[in-house]
Amino acid sequence: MELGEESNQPQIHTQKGGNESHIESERVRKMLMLRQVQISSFKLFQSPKQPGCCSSRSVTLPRTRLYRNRSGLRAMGGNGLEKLYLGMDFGTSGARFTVIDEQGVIRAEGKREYPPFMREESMDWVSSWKATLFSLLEDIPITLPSLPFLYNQSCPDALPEVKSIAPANHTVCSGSSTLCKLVSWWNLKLPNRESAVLLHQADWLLWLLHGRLGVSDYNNALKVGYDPESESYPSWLISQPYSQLLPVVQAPGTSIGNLKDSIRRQFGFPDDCIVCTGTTDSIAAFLAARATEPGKAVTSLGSTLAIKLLSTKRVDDARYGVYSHRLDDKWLVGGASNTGGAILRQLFSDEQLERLSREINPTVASPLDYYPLKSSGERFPIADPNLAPRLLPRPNSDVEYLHGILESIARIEGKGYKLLKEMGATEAEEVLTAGGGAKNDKWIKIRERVLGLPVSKAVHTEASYGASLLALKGAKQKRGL
Ligand SMILES: Nc1ncnc2c1ncn2[C@@H]1O[C@H](COP(=O)(O)OP(=O)(O)O)[C@@H](O)[C@H]1O
Ligand SMILES: O=C(CO)[C@H](O)[C@H](O)COP(=O)(O)O
Repeated sequence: MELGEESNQPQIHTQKGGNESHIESERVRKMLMLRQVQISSFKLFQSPKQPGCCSSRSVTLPRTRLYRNRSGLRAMGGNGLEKLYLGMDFGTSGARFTVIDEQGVIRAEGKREYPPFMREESMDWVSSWKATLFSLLEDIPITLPSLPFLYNQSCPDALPEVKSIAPANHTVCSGSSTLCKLVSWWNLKLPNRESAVLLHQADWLLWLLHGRLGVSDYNNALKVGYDPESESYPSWLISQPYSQLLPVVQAPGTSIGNLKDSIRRQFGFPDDCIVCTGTTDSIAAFLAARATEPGKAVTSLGSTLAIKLLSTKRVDDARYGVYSHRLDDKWLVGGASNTGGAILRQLFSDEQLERLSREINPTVASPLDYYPLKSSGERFPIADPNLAPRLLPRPNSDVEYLHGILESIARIEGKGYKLLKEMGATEAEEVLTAGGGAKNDKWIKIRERVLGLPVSKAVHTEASYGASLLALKGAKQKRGL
């Protein structure tokens, strides 16, 4: 079998059983605290034998970089990507695969024993061969030669080009937008760039679970230019040479497919376990808070500070890092600042944060005026990739210092909500809080004073709870409920 066509995309083998229970895998949240954009083709790479794997599995790969992309199975060589060939042998006790190059040199091989599927009293060979075929395909390990871009990374080099194609002040017109990252990468003119796929971090993680490459959700896809209102990519984007790299977009919480067989078996998930599209972390936190009325807002105080206000009106302006995500028939307006818990963690341990916070008097305004950032660059409410952190002067008292920082972060949050109001969004009435900073009662009191709004901790402060709600939605939809 020559490996050169679409057909060698990873296959999903699903065994339907009588088990009606559903465990829907949900949006996988953040990895290494970073939201990334993965732009890549498939990569098969040399990996050591995995001693921890079941004994029936044996895969050995020589030190060659193999790539499986949209146009086939290839190996990276001096002349770019070279074509490879796969053969399989289904013997008596098990099956083997061998991958060779044009010269017949073995580039990868592996073996699987047949799983003992039984039907009544006898061996179900048909199911066993089928399962083995797909297991072998999975054994040709794939990883992505990824060029990950972090959520707060800026690609100002691409900004002039993006501004020249997009409407004025569109969400993509910011150096940290996904589209700027894509254009910046595209302009590197790497070999085979046409066969790459753009994936957001959540898309990539979910792909590892379901195996369908190039699926996203309309929240993650907003900053690459997807229009959630018309549920399509705009024509100014579709006409670009890199548009073929864009993922297919679904509503958050839509079933993508079944959990991969091998993963299902390894972790004991049921046969009918499905994987659903996800969303962004701060939207998941909003969902977790179960706020449903316009005017309700959720501030996520994690490593960063993200605000989400439910509004009947959509507002967007890249000059201030303001954008609107679709939430069913309403809008989640807001933005994400680079200030937040990351700088607190750099300066204080969590234990110190708790201890020092206890001594703060939240009814008194701190005169200290900082712009707490871990490094230069801000997205919202000021969009400036060069904005410098301001954390001086540092008073002798750590309590005063922390008070000044918490107060300064609250001022940035307040400025954000004020900006949304000025731009015509539904006025904020109440702010719920999610993330690691939500546990700080003194900070909540400081924020209440600074924002002039009721502020409280959400009942569910973990974004993963919101992602579970999306899994529930997707499962219900799949069952036609
Ligand atoms: N008592 C506290 N007061 C304020 N911030 C806190 C407190 N305890 C932890 N944090 C902050 O919470 C952050 C972690 O929150 P989390 O929601 O887990 O973040 P992430 O965005 O990384 O998922 C840390 O950066 C830490 O500084
Ligand atoms: O700051 C962030 C990482 O923690 C995210 O970039 C932020 O939450 C973006 O998500 P959204 O598009 O929903 O604002």
